[in-house]
Amino acid sequence: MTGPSLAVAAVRVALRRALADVDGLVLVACSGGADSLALAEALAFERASEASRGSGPLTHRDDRTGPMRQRSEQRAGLVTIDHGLHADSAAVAARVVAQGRALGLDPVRCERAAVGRTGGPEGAARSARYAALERVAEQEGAVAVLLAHTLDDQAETVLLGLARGSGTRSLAGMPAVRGVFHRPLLGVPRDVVRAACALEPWEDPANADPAFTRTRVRHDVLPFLESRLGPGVAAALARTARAARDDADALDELAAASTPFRDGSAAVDDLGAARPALRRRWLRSAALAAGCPAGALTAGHVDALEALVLRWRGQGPVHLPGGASGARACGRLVLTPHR
Ligand SMILES: Nc1ncnc2c1ncn2[C@@H]1O[C@H](COP(=O)(O)OP(=O)(O)OP(=O)(O)O)[C@@H](O)[C@H]1O
Repeated sequence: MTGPSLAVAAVRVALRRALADVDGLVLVACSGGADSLALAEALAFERASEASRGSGPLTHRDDRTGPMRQRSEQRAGLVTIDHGLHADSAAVAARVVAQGRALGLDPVRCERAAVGRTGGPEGAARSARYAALERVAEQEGAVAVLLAHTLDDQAETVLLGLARGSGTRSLAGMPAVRGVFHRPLLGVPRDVVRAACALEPWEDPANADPAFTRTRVRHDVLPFLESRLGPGVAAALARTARAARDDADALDELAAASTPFRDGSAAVDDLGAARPALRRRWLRSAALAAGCPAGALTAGHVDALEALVLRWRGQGPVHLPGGASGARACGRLVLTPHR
């Protein structure tokens, strides 16, 4: 068990490392839960202590490289998204706003997200949340938005990817940085992050609702694995994610450089002779290029396209999400966008 002060130190160190090369306004995305509140507290502390070390263009000692670096403008703010899905969601958001202000963060923004229907309730809320966070970052001129995913969240994501069975990319978990989003706590266990939270967190009832697959992984599957395989399973899964990400990145690059698709079609012979790891990536990319929404394109769709190449028996076209289709004609596989 980690004591509060060790936990606070662990969160601050992880954040400092992640922000070492980030200059400008950083926003923490805060739901009011213990993880993102702990991150908000650490961000407020780090920025305040940087400010007290210098003024104007702040000077900052980079612990990794030693020499003093000049940093232009170090501001820290908070954004909370009100999904409007529960009766108390506005009150929860208002409380987070008050907590952000009390921490001295500025700006503090509450943004409404319009949750659609695509991708199920969890997926729709997530897409709306990320879009709203990007919007606020752009409006505020923020260079980074911090998400408080922990090592355990990463482990859960890997297990969910494993259960979905859709290849290396789905085992790669969440990236530490993608676009404006940064996840500085991916290497810190959830119990450590929670122990670092001094403010009163909001407990999202959804986090305990067994209707959600992630909740069952969190409360049943991971504890069971740890009880049978020993502690350290979550850390091992997070390591697996890093290794899988490196492999998936390398294969994606190779596939992009060698695709036989030109203007939406490729010779069946070229596709059939290729290694499956490349062929399936080519097929997926070609489907995306034909306008399939990435979130809706499954391994099953890629299987069906692959069958047109490897198990040809005169079958009809494969209908893809977004109205695109794939068909075999004159020795070529042709991907046609929605008309
Ligand atoms: N309503 C929201 N407003 C702003 N940021 C959010 C919101 N919901 C989630 N986030 C961000 O996305 C991260 C992951 O969210 P998720 O719901 O998966 O995590 P969680 O385990 O419930 O985290 P937390 O304890 O911080 O709520 C959060 O840590 C937070 O940074």
